[in-house]
Formats: sequence, structure tokens, C-alpha cells
Amino acid sequence: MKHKTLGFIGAGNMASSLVGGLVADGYPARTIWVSDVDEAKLDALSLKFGVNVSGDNRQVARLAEILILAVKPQILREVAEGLADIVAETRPLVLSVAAGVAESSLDRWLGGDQALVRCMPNTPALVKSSATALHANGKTTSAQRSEAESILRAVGVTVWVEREEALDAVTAISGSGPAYFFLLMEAMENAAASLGLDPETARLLVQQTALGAARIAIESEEGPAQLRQRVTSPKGTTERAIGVFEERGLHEIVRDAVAAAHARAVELARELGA
Ligand SMILES: NC(=O)C1=CN([C@@H]2O[C@H](COP(=O)(O)OP(=O)(O)OC[C@H]3O[C@@H](n4cnc5c(N)ncnc54)[C@H](OP(=O)(O)O)[C@@H]3O)[C@@H](O)[C@H]2O)C=CC1
Ligand SMILES: O=C(O)[C@@H]1CCC=N1
Repeated sequence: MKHKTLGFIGAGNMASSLVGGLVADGYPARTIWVSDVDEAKLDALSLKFGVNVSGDNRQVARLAEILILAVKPQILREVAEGLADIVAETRPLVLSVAAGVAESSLDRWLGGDQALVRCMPNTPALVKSSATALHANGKTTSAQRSEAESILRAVGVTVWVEREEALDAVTAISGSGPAYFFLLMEAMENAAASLGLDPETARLLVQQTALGAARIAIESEEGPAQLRQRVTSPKGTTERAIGVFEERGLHEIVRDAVAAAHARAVELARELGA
């Protein structure tokens, strides 16, 4: 199978997770190019994964058959406008992972009439466990949609959303979501320390518990509420803990936190879409 040349613009957290996952899945490193303004990040990527790197976005854009825009939303316009002439000439499939940047804005910045797929992956892509939602604009062919999907499927699960606006909800759930679980893990490590467990033991127990809970949730027919009940013995320890979570409003906290992330994605689109 011929692998298309991938060009990543931006070598930060999300791009490096995608690159790492793709290389781990067997995507040939020699067909991956990455550019960034930060030479240290490029050196690290080249050393770790053997991919080609460049300080010149335009060089990478020229080589790319599939161009993946992975810079911060706030500088995407400047970056896209700087590549518009090349994109108009070479017509790569363009993927954007940016939160809150509408396809219509990106299309305009790239000069118009461009095949675009917006994706919202997450950093577990690095270990091929990403959850990605995709939405394509009207200029993409079904072959291009399949190409986009196969790249993201190589690093985890994928789902298409019918409405582009749904990507803002996806961003608030699975794009940002790994950080919510990490926060809970941090809090559990701190709680373990306050009960006298040493940090290494606490970390091991918390990590394996998170992994076990995620695996059983994926592999079981039962939903999270039922699985939780299986841990919760009547008059036991879990019941007491769950009581505290509920008394303090965990469901409301999570709902409000996700709503805040969603509102920020919508706000970004308004701020950056002009
Ligand atoms: N992190 C995540 O979990 C997720 C992120 N995303 C999206 O991915 C995108 C990137 O986010 P993330 O990886 O976290 O951000 P990072 O800041 O880690 O990565 C962006 C990289 O782009 C570099 N950069 C800045 N200006 C330019 C330029 N003109 N040309 C080329 N590279 C440049 C930055 O360098 P410097 O730091 O020196 O400015 C940085 O290395 C965002 O749009 C975000 O919404 C989507 C899903 C999840
Ligand atoms: O925090 C952010 O804005 C990005 C998008 C989703 C995860 N990280």
C-alpha cells in the first residue's frame, strides 16, 4: 500500500501524539514531514520517531499530499494564509485539528474551494487510543474522507459527526477529556498521600485502577452506572465515597465544566472567524 506524504504544521502536543501513534502503527516515518518554529521540538520528534523535520512551513506544505494543520487556533489564520498559494497549486487534502475554527473560516484563509476535514482527536493518539470525531466540508470526495478517516483510525477510534457544530461538543468531551481523567488521577494520588501511601505505590495503584476501569467499561455490556454498582457493596466503603461525591455535586461540577469548555470552543469560533 502506498502511504501518502503527510505534512504536519506544528510539532506540539497534538501533532507529536499523532505522529507517534502513526509511526507506532507502521506509517513510514520517511513519508511524514513536520514543521514548527521551535527547533527543539522538531529535533525531539526527529530523534524519537525518525520523521523528517523542517523550520519552514512552506517546504512541508509543498511536499504534503495530506496537510495537517496542528497549530494553536489563534495563529491558524496567519499560518493558513501563509500557505494559501501553495495549497491552491498543489490541492492537498487539508486536515485541521484546531478547536473552534470553522471550516468556512479556514477555507477562506486558504483561498477558497479547498477540500477540508476538521478532526478533533485527543492526545492518547500517542498510544493508539485516541477518540476522534471528524467532519468534512462539501469539497471533499468520498475517497478523501476515507483517507482522513484511515489516518485517524490508525491511532484510535473515529466517528463522523453530521453537523460541524457538534465538534464543539466533541472538543469539550473527548478533546479536552483526557485532562479531566488526569485531574481525577492527580486528586486520587494526593488523597493516597494524605492516607500515608508512598508516591510510587499511589501512582501505580491509581494508574492501574484507571486502566482497569476503562477496559472493563469498554469490554462490558454494562454501562458505567451498573459497573459502579458492582463495586459498591451495601454499607461498604465505596458507598461512603460515592455519597461524598454526590453530596458535593460531582454530576453538576462535571456538567458545568464540560459546558464551560463547550462555550469556549464556540467563543473561539466567534473570535477567530472574522
Ligand atoms: N493538546 C490537545 O490535547 C489537543 C489539541 N488540539 C488542537 O491542536 C492544535 C495544537 O494544539 P497543541 O498541540 O496542544 O499546541 P502546542 O502549542 O503544543 O503546539 C503548537 C505548535 O505550533 C508551534 N507554532 C507556533 N507558531 C507556528 C508557526 N507560525 N508555524 C509553525 N508552528 C508554529 C508552536 O510553537 P511555540 O510553542 O513556540 O509557539 C507549538 O510547537 C490546537 O489547534 C488545538 O486546538 C486538538 C485536540 C486535542
Ligand atoms: O485545550 C484546548 O483548547 C485543546 C483543544 C482540546 C484539547 N486541548
